[in-house]
Amino acid sequence: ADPKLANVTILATGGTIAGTGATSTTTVGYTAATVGVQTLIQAVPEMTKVANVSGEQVFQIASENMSNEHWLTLAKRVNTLLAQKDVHGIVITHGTDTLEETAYFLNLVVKSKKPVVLVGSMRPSTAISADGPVNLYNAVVLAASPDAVGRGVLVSMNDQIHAGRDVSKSNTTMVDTFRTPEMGMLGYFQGGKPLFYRQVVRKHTTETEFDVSSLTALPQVDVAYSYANVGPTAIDALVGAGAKGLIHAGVGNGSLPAKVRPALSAARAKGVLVVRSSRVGQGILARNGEANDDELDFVVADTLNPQKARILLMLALTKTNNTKEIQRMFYTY
Ligand SMILES: NC(=O)C[C@H](N)C(=O)O
Repeated sequence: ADPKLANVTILATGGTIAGTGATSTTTVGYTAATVGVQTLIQAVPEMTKVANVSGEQVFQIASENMSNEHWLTLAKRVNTLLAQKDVHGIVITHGTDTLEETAYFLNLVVKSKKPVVLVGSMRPSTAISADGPVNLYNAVVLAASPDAVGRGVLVSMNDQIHAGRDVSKSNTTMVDTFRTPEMGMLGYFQGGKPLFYRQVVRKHTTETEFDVSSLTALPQVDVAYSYANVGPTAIDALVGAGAKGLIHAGVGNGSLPAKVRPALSAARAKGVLVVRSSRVGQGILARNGEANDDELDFVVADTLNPQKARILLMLALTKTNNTKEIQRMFYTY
């Protein structure tokens, strides 16, 4: 190890960045999560000039199979490593499908100011112009950079740096799929250097009240999606299956269709926490806008999309069942 360089640990979890296809032109219909972390590292020897890189295979899964249990395992490993003086930053290789969720989860439960960077790819490692190697190189540069300290969990793809809280996958297959359309990305990579232009305001990492160190499970929270002609069936089924919280991915400004409102209200009467969010993808869900949240005793998701609202509600429910307290958390993180 070069004592002048930062020590960066790559935690590999699988995904397309570790995927292989039948031919170099196979960019759909490939197999995710087949290549191990040492192979990923060996494919980018340039990294050894910018950091002392070590690798650990935490999981080997496609990210559509990411679970609450995986998150708890990953978060604990990140916190253990970052508590070590000889670890300066962490890169997590991850499938892109749920990457934004893992990033937001870690953003809320990592207890360190040291950089944590999530990275994936859209093309498998065997593809012509695979995007994994450059994405991994940039992620290691970022995790080794003093500029990345204290910024919360970051997502680094396609020469861009995004905040874990706000970024979302926006395209099924394109390499520029990770976007933060309205809030804006935090910075770029240029000439192999990370350049920051803004910082996140919402609290994260060391500033949060969440602690997963003694948790072995998270409360069950599910998402119910609304659309024209929607009925109460999905909501009733989720409540029947034991959900402790429900995220309503409402239409527009989080409106409650006439057949959904009584089902959600009945869920709340049974003690299920209900969060109003929107399927739209951008914008604020304000209290008492399209529904009387005070009367219904609902929480609003603020700017979180449904899948991220699910994460915050799960963590909130590890602390309290009080809607006012949970609403405060949605305005804080
Ligand atoms: N591009 C990708 O990584 C997609 C893959 N299904 C995954 O999330 O693991």
